[in-house]
Amino acid sequence: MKQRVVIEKFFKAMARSLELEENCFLEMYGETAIMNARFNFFPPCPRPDKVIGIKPHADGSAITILLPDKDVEGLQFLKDGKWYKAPIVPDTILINLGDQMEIMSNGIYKSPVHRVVTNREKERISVATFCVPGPDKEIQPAEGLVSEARPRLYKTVTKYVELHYKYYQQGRRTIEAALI
Ligand SMILES: O=C(O)CCC(=O)C(=O)O
Ligand SMILES: [Fe+2]
Repeated sequence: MKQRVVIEKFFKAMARSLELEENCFLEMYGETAIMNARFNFFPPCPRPDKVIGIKPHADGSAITILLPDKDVEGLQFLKDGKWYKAPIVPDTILINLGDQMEIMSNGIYKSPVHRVVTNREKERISVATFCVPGPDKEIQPAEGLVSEARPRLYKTVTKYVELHYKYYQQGRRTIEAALI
């Protein structure tokens, strides 16, 4: 299935799940959206206790389509201070939500912190496609998700990924810069 079709189906389903007009996220994400693909290669590492594959981070995308290694685990997600392994499920892609979806959903959908650990014996390969709104697009909480009971949590952001690289280098969470 084409990645663009996956994105469309996801965004529409997520909007419907929040009782929003189904094109609401897609329209904000825009026609000029970009897909950045990154191939990750993790060689075997004799000291997994000392060396991390990818340090803890949340993705700066709206969503990330991940093709994990078909044999070697390594991806872990942080929840309530504990790391949980993402299991290997044959012939599947893993969809991860990024910060820009957290912003559009006014914090209802979370962009999880994750990392990749190294493996002593085996190499690991993954392909991550980061789906990013076009640089002309303003990303903000959907109007239908802001109310007196649930105030707006995030500012309007543009070119979020540029900011994300800077924060990533510093080991900081970019979403904090978007908080009101
Ligand atoms: O290799 C993986 O499974 C995840 C990679 C990742 O988190 C990333 O490239 O941002
Ligand atoms: Fe990631």
